[in-house]
Amino acid sequence: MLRWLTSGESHGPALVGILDGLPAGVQVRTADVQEALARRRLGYGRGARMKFEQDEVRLLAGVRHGLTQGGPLAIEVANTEWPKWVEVMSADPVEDPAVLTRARNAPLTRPRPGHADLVGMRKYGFDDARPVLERASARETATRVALGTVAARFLEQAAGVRLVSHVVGIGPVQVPDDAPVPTPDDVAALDADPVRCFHGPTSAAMVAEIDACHKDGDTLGGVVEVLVHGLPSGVGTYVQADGRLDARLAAALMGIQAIKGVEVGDGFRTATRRGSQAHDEIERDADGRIVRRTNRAGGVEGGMSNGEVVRVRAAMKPISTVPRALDTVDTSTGEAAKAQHQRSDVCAVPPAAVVAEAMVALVVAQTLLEKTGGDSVDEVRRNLDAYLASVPELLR
Ligand SMILES: Cc1cc2nc3c(=O)[nH]c(=O)nc-3n(C[C@H](O)[C@H](O)[C@H](O)COP(=O)(O)O)c2cc1C
Ligand SMILES: C=C(O[C@@H]1CC(C(=O)O)=C[C@@H](OP(=O)(O)O)[C@H]1O)C(=O)O
Repeated sequence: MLRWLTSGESHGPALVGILDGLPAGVQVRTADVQEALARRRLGYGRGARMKFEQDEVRLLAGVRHGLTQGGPLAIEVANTEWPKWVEVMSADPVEDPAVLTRARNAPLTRPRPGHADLVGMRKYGFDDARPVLERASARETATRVALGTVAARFLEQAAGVRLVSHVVGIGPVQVPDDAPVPTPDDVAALDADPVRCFHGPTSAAMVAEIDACHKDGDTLGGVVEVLVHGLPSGVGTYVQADGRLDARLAAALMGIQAIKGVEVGDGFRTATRRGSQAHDEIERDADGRIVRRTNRAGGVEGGMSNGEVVRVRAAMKPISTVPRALDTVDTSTGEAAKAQHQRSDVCAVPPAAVVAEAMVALVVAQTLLEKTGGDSVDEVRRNLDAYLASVPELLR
């Protein structure tokens, strides 16, 4: 089974991701991971850290001479800023008391609404929100993107599956329903757009909205979409809830910091339609292949891929560290206070699209491998070809 774990704090020396269960023979290089992490650092509205963070990548284990070896992969993403945090984040006790009184080390006792701060302090017994925010921070998503890059390489090499992600909403500004939809060939154009939006006029309006929000000392959320091209029919299952492709995609997307809603295909809009307008009618195309007239389902029926483009959306809440600080209580005095403020993003929807794409790649790779099995890329491909060849002519 393909599984993954991450470790690391936002201001620790490094983050580490582990990906276990990946077949041997996936071609991957350090530069592939660096490129994906550079894409995650993009986006109008990001804070100061993204201007200098280098995301220094090391493939620590599981890859040799550019090929995965079948063992667990370990990827390190080092935090460029570590030298400034050596004492605050020291693993060993800090013995010089002078160090502990410096500003950076002062306990954080004004928990920020919308963050894990308050509940994390209660739950883990801290009188300081520092350890909570260090791990709850979305800095951790750098590791997920690193792991997702390897999963995406596997999908492309073993099955010709390719992904793309883009931004379809920032605050109230939405891409119109009839706007062109990007394909995996449009990644360069998306990278070049300040907000990873494929529709020029909407992109300009999004940038203006971020500027207005920044000026007001406020923050924004939005909606991202991930598309998966080339996924064969029959990945996932209806036989148990936890094997459903849609359930896994939803869980993986909801597991991203600040994601508060997930939609598969037309999702919530489907609930407003009559059945005759909600489903994707089946017909034969000119080549005699079974196709759908529409793709409202987003490529998943009965918890399985149906051969159409898989399409999922995730809604991100506005950044919780609001510059015009929100009301809170100082937990060291019990008095009303304004929430802690530190440097922060105004809008992180563009990087959230890249993170969502990585999570979708991991889930699709995991679910595909359950269908095909295989210890090497070649074996996965052979098994997939054999399955596809076994589908009766009248069902193709
Ligand atoms: C890519 C990305 C970047 C983020 N950057 C920030 C940030 O700079 N400041 C902030 O307050 N929250 C940021 N967040 C969101 C917080 O980490 C998140 O709101 C917080 O963990 C609580 O959300 P939750 O209740 O969903 O866990 C970011 C989220 C993502 C996905
Ligand atoms: C570091 C990243 O995002 C961080 C996510 C984040 C949060 O609270 O989630 C808060 C900020 O951290 P810092 O206080 O160190 O500037 C962001 O910069 C990143 O995406 O790599």
